[in-house]
Amino acid sequence: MLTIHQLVKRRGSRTILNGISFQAQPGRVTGFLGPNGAGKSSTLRIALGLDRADSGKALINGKPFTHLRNPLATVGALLDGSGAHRARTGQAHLSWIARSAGLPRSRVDEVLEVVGLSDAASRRVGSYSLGMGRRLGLAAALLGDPEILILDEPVNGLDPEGIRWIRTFLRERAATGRTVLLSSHLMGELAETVDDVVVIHQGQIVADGTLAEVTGAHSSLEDAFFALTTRNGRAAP
Ligand SMILES: Nc1ncnc2c1ncn2[C@@H]1O[C@H](COP(=O)(O)OP(=O)(O)OP(=O)(O)O)[C@@H](O)[C@H]1O
Repeated sequence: MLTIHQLVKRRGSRTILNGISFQAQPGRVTGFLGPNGAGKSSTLRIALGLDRADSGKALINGKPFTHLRNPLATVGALLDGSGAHRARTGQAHLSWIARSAGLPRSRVDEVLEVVGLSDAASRRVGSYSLGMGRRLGLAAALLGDPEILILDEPVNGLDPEGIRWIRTFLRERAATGRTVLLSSHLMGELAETVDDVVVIHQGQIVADGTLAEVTGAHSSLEDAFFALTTRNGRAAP
């Protein structure tokens, strides 16, 4: 379980996270939804120990990320890009991570297979398409077979087949009792994939509930999202 409690983050005089709280539960896919600049990546970076909050807590199974005994087996993350050096092959990139985390070499071939990159494993990352880069990033996140997956905009750069694949993959992950949190600004995709929805806008949580609860009386999650994040039909400043 991922718990965000009263998180506050300031940058200079701006408060970019204004006391936000929510949870991502085991066995469920939680969508973290918000327009550009709402604070999604900032929240995820704090949860993963890559940035510090000014106050509040981000807990993974009750502990801050930096206190986890076995981080790769507890939480896997996909942030911007694949994080791989362009001159390395996909396989070499994953082998390096596996080795430094003390994971068996066999996991590399397993995760390459899971994300559909086995045939491209010995190609240099620089020759990968955007979607292949996302798949490689996901493969790295899966190396430790983590209980919790945190994915920042995972469908960016994926073609329709890739989007369908990741949707099925994340649903299967949740069905085995794992926790999945994914951020997105693509409402249509999110509605097809998630059980729960958290909407962030200008550093504040403006909705939090099941997909049905957040959609409410609106005809779609997209309509609900625009109603929550705009005023008088115009984007809120
Ligand atoms: N390193 C930084 N220095 C200064 N301001 C930052 C920094 N990182 C983020 N911000 C600001 O914090 C706010 C939240 O940004 P964040 O990247 O968390 O939003 P987001 O919801 O992930 O947006 P997007 O969908 O565009 O990725 C934005 O106003 C952004 O400009």
